[in-house]
Amino acid sequence: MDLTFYKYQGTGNDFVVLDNREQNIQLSQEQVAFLCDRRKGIGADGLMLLQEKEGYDFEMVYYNADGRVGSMCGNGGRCLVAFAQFLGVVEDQAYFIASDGPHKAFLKDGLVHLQMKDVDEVEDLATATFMNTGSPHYVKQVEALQDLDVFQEGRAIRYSGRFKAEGTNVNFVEHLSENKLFVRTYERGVEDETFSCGTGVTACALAASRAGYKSPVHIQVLGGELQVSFEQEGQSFRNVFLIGPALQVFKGEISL
Ligand SMILES: N[C@@H](CCC[C@H](N)C(=O)O)C(=O)O
Repeated sequence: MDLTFYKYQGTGNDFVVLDNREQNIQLSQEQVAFLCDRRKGIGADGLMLLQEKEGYDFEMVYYNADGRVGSMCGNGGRCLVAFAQFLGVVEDQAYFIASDGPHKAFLKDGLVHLQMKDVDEVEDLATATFMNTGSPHYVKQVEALQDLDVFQEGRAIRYSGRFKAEGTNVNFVEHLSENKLFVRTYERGVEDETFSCGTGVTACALAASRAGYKSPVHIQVLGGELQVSFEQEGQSFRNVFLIGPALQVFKGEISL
């Protein structure tokens, strides 16, 4: 089978994107892993299908680079909104369904603003915070983040007792001045550090708000800059938006 694909990236979190509005694409776990393989395939942190869904502009189906169905991907969601605009499925606003429920989004000044799910539960662990922003995120505050071995340290936490079975994404965050964070993330399903993780920086921004950070929080990641805006109601976070660029890199064909 010959497959037409698009490659997108959002602050360096990169994705193979497929138009499945005709429902003619069905991929096995091995095929997704092959397409995401950086040496033998196209290379990406994840793969997404854009599909039709009644009541929504489109449906987002997300796979991690290991070929397994992933939970919500914030950067992926932003890229899929840009892809939907490229296809003419939406103009500058979108309403779509993903694995964690419905999402609103809009495009403005070259940035995609993606509404994330409300967060009602933030768990304090001994030396970290844990929450689900569409995907599970462990957030640990550190210093000298540039020098940290994110792969080794992140992997150790991801495979530790409580998280071993289901896995978790692991974020290391350094609090910088002026409402700014520096975040590096070990991603479950990629099983490596990625250049950016949208649900991860969202978790870091919400965790930082408890230390006095105000909306919008600015976040530096290895692949660029993101913002997270939110409203806090007691222990809950509403109207959470992940804001940043989402770009088409190239289009191609590959045989499966
Ligand atoms: N890169 C993503 C997160 C993708 C989901 C994750 N790896 C998982 O299934 O745990 C993002 O931008 O949010």
